[in-house]
Amino acid sequence: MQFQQAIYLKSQLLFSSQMDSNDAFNILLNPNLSQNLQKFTWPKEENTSSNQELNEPIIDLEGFHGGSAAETAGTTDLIRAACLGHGLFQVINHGVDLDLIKSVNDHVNLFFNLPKETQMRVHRLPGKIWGYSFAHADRFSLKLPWKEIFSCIFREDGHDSEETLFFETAFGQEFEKIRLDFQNYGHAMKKLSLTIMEILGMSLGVDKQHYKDFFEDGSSILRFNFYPPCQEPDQTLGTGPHCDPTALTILYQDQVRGLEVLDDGLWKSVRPRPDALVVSLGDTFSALANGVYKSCPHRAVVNKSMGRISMVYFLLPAEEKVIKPPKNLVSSERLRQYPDFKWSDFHNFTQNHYRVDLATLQNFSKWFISHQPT
Ligand SMILES: C=C1C[C@]23C[C@H]1CC[C@H]2[C@]1(C)CCC[C@@](C)(C(=O)O)[C@H]1[C@@H]3C(=O)O
Ligand SMILES: O=C(O)CCC(=O)C(=O)O
Ligand SMILES: [Fe+2]
Repeated sequence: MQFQQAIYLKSQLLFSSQMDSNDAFNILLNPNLSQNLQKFTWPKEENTSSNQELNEPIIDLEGFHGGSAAETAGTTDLIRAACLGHGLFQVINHGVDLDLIKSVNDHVNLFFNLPKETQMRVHRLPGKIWGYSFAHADRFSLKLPWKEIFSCIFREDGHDSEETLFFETAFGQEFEKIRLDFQNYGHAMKKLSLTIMEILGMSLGVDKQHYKDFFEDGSSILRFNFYPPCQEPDQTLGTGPHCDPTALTILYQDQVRGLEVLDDGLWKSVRPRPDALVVSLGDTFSALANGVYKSCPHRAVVNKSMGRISMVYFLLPAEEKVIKPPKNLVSSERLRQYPDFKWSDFHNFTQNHYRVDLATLQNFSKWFISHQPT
């Protein structure tokens, strides 16, 4: 079956099945569209688009690896300019095998078209990062995102038993090839993220190794988003406005537009490029850069006719690492902007006390400082 056709059939299913329980996953299956949409409705000021395209730099990493000092300086200057602004750029010749990306994208298409019972074998459990979930309907009651999500986490800091077990038992023999491709993709992304950490360090005038070393034992989240077509795309959002709480995000979007960035007060679309990966800064990196670079404010819109897939890699620090900027980014002119904290403090805040939005790091900092023992 053609992918678009499968998506179309699935979206029909979302609106036609009977709802017979309060199961969070049935919310999207509710045939009563107006009642259904109330839960998915976002305020106008949060979902208006500008119809403009973002003018982000496209960075050729071949120049960085093999290039001269002048070429390297050109790359870091372009990245610095983007990171002082909206915090997003695209990379080409990034070293991640394009066939592997395609293969993972195919698996993801297949996964989101599996029968519900199969998907539910890997259902995300409360409080966990990994697994399959639907519109976050088990966590929030309003402003639900119009999406299905499947996430996996890879740890390299020794806290791995539960996740590894999930990954191995959930996929079993049946999906062995998928498991291996996801794993290889996660490794390739981690490698790329460490290269980007080197460039970010250089662009901030910090030792080239500084951030790379910091994240060497860091963990990775692979998150696959599927946005079904929506009958009322202007009322809802696929992913609401937010800055990623994590450090660095590397996103592959299929050829359907949807990712938008807040730039000069306008939501601008990021043009999909088949050969490129989209890189954006998250709150944890902003804290590590003492706020010199801000995290990228973004969201995803949906549309009436096309399903959309995005494959998102998030880099995060190892659980016990203290997040603080290097000395040369702190001075009497630029005092510390955020307290020392650990990823687990920040992550728990987003999951237990708060909903990720455009001011999460500021709100977390205030909350964290006021909850420290005196
Ligand atoms: C640690 C995480 C929390 C979220 C998933 C990862 C990294 C980004 C976060 C998220 C994607 C930002 C947008 C809102 C969110 C609720 C979502 O739409 O999925 C966020 C994730 C989450 O809290 O589960
Ligand atoms: O789907 C997209 O383009 C954006 C997804 C996103 O922002 C996220 O998963 O954090
Ligand atoms: Fe995001």
